[in-house]
Amino acid sequence: MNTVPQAVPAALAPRPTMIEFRDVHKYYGDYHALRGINATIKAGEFFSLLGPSGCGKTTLLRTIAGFEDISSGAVLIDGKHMADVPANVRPTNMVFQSYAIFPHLTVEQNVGFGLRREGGTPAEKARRVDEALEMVGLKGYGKRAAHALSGGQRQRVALARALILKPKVLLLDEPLSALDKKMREQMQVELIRLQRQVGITFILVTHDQEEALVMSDRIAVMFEGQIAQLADPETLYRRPNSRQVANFIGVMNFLPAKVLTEAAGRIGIEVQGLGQTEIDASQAPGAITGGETSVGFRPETLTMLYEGQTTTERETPGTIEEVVYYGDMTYYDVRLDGVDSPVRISMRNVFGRPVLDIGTRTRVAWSAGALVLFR
Ligand SMILES: Nc1ncnc2c1ncn2[C@@H]1O[C@H](COP(=O)(O)OP(=O)(O)OP(=O)(O)O)[C@@H](O)[C@H]1O
Repeated sequence: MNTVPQAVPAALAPRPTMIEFRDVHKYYGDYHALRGINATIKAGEFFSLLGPSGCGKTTLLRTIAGFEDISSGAVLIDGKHMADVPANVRPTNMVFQSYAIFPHLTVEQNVGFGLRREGGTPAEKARRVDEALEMVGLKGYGKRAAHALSGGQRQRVALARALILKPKVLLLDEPLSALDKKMREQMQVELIRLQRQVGITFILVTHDQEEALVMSDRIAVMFEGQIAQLADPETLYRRPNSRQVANFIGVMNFLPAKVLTEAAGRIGIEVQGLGQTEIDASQAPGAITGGETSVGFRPETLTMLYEGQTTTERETPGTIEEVVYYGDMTYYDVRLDGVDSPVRISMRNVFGRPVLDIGTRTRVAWSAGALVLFR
């Protein structure tokens, strides 16, 4: 039987590898800054390096650009070893946190700066500058003095200047951290759109978990020179593989737990306050480390029940200890009966919701499917 071959949608087609880290180590004197990094970043991917200050994410980014030598291991770009390739001939370009643009030049002089050593007629170069400015939403700003721009506009100029050289990989070192919250959120959306439009690999360094979740196809979470988990945003949020990752990304409640049985992909557990329940093996994504076990669950997976309200989920009684109002949402810290510390519950503030005060007795609905087992 003949079958007509189906075209694979572009989004599902396997993407070639753009960057490969092979057991990368970096020492600054005695200090072991990168401790065996293994990862691949695919062509056209929006990839983020996320972690607390000092975890090594900037160092790792700089090894791609060639601004930092590695002590052992290998960095490959597009299949080529980079050991002997100097920074200025690598197919990468970097955008920094402080917009490194020349204030005494115009916008178009800034954007065209990188083209000064390239061939092409002045008209051709002017066309490329216009194209780059349009890409970042600065069409018509070419003649402005760079010093007369807002922070967000300056960062766009820096982006245009990097993109005009058509790098295979754009490296972004906390590019939005100097902007205020509103401008940062706007630029996040613009950067995603820009990345889709130009289709090149973007690698972003950030310590802001929300920024990484919003923007990335995949995220490498780093602690102390190592990648703790590398996954897409939803997996990182729903199935963090350690308490450390869970704590770094959003709010996670933890309760002490014991593993009772394990068979056929199901794990029977006993959780303090919640009692006995059963979870799927996929809800225990981390390695077995032994010792004390705990489960985690996000604040939005719990619901407080009103008087007389019934649920098909499991329910546990408790007392409200704290109420924190956030406008669209309220956090309630509830001490479940038989539990040592309160858990945080987030509830959407729907019109007409009665206010629940500190000290109120309540019932909390939860489901086993929302639990993550750390062990
Ligand atoms: N040139 C250097 N000499 C010595 N130590 C360095 C050097 N550069 C970085 N380090 C150290 O290496 C570690 C990792 O630094 P890195 O800048 O990569 O961290 P980071 O995760 O990017 O942090 P941040 O968000 O604060 O920039 C830090 O402890 C830092 O002090």
